[in-house]
Amino acid sequence: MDQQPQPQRQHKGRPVWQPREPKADAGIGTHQATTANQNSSPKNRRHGKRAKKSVDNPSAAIETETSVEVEDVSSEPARQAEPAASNTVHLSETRFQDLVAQGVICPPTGRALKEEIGHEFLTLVQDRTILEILDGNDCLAQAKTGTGKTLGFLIPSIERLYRTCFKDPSARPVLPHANSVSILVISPTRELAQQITVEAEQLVKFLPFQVQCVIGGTNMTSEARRLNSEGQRCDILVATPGRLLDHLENSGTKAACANLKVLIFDEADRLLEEGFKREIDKIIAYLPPAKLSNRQTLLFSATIPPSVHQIAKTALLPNFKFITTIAEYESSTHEHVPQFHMVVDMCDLLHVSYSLVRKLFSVTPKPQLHPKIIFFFPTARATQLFAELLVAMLPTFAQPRPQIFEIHSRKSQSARTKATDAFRGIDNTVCGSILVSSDVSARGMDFPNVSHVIQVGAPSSREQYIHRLGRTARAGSAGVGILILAEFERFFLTRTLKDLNLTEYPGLQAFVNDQGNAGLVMQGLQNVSEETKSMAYAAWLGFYNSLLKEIRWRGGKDELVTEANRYAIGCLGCAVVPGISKKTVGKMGLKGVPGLTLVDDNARGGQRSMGNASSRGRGGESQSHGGRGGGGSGGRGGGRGGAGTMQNNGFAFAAKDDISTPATGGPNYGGGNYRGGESGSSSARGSAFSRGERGNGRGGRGRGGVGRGGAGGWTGN
Ligand SMILES: Nc1ncnc2c1ncn2[C@@H]1O[C@H](COP(=O)(O)OP(=O)(O)OP(=O)(O)O)[C@@H](O)[C@H]1O
Repeated sequence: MDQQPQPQRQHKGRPVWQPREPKADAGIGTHQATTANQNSSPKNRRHGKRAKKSVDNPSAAIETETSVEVEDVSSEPARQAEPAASNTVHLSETRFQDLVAQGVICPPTGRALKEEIGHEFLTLVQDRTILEILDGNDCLAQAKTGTGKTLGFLIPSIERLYRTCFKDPSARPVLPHANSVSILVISPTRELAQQITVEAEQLVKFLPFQVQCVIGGTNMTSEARRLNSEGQRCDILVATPGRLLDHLENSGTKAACANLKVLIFDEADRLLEEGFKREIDKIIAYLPPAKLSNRQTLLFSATIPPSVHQIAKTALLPNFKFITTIAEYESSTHEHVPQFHMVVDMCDLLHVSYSLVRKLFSVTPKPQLHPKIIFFFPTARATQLFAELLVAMLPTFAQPRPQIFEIHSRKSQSARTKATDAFRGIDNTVCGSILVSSDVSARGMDFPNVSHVIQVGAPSSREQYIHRLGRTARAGSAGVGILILAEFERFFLTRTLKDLNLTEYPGLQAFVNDQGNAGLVMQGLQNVSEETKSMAYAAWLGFYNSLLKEIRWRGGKDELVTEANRYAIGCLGCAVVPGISKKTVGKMGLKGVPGLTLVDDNARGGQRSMGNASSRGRGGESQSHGGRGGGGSGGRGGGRGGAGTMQNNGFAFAAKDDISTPATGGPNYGGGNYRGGESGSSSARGSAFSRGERGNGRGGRGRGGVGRGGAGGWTGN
């Protein structure tokens, strides 16, 4: 077993990044372009549909004069907060075409790399993994975000398949049966699965192999038909865990995987965490045993905490290779990415966030690249609220106004896919853009030219902070990270991220003191529905309830509720503290805590009592108003779909973390494992793995019990 990280190779031929000279005239909104990751690259041409023309809800705009110039709140010091220069430090000196010439990569893949993908040099991680995987070894591979791990596992896996099919170059290839899956890639999120699928399709463009993708939130029956169709091959299957399990159990995919050659876990640490583990264990049980079948297993991630090293020992064959391009003394973040923090009173969070964005957009971009920003929020409802607020405040932005996109688990899959494609396709030379997202976009998503990642509220873990930050500065490009915390979340900075050396954002106090913007935000909040606010309030309670230990409030749950109420009134501008259902309160363990406004459980999902009726009976499919509730099947137990009544036991508890999360059942606050609520299968078979949120309303029989996903409609990610 070779688990010793080998030292990072010195690359001689490539230009090496040098610290940036300070630029006197660049503003904080400037984003330095990189040739490695421009919209015009072959890859991005394929990925990118054109940008969405209009915002989600333009009619919600507040009445205020247009193009208000933002005050220069941060002035000179803020200039330090610009993106640093791009670099090529992640590249090796090996060219893809050298590997083709040496016979390491087959000519059709070489052609795809040249004509479809367009990269010249391998990245360091690719340089290491391709040969190791071709040798047939199981691998645990770690490299920083945005350094090309996807090709690092796809190229050698496809090459291995090629070699088995094209043993004799003069004879016809011997292909597996059309429905046989040779390479299985598991991804924790739907969007990432779709993205990997596109990259795999590009790679096999000149090979007789085909790629299929199965993810939650789409039609299970048509997927099953596609998987079993004689007319469509399935050499490479990319899947999210929940949907994959459904297919293994119900669509004949188990037989299709009988000759599986390579099993890949992308974002392996996430997939092997408690929240997914049961599902992953079941999936593995359906696959042929690695030892007997010669199946190779590959684990990839930018973050591999010690617990995953332990699990890797059981998941991989004993002689597995641990490959890392991160030296022991290095952090997992990119050194060329400035990271800042802003710690403010909770009531200032929204206006500081808004002021920051306006500041970033007020600077004339040089070169002509407008900001492309991703905002991360801890819960789906907080994400929704901020997106609605930004849309309402669009008239306060100068022309060309940014386009706003919103992605989280409470959106339908088609809306999510549309927003993902549109944000990916935004051309920074034309206008700016802001994606407001929950953790569904935290890992793996490759949006070109993201200039700033702004995280509001404590991320669920150090790893999650790193992955979110990794949405900027990809493939050597430039970027900036900003973490905005409420005072009580300071622990995240001082304890969890202690070694990462974030510095205070220049001119922070000016942002805090900007009463003009604070007033504008309060005005904007009047255009955000009470229902959205009340769901954000409940989600806030749920989220911080799960962080009680870390926050160490002296007043415990009493203080939690006091702060939640301050959030509702002082931050969200609610006139009164929103109501919350007794059942929800019970499940959060907050029964009897003073300060809560209890409402009847039958009042349509507690605090969602003002929700519209459209979500009823749809198995929790409603998109934004009324929550997805109405009795989504409720995680495990509860069947799926359901009749749309609140009697359903499947109360959507945790679900912070969009993701295709296994339904581990039971309320989950306080346990730290605060995820779930996504995928859900659309079949009505009532499997123990159905998650509630996206049941299709067919009312499959469930097993009772309390799960997550489904009815709650107020948390989720
Ligand atoms: N050899 C290469 N040369 C230049 N760019 C590359 C190369 N390989 C990959 N890229 C580009 O780098 C970007 C990031 O790649 P990828 O998404 O695979 O990164 P990752 O390491 O998997 O990131 P994450 O940890 O966030 O999942 C993509 O735009 C990809 O096209």
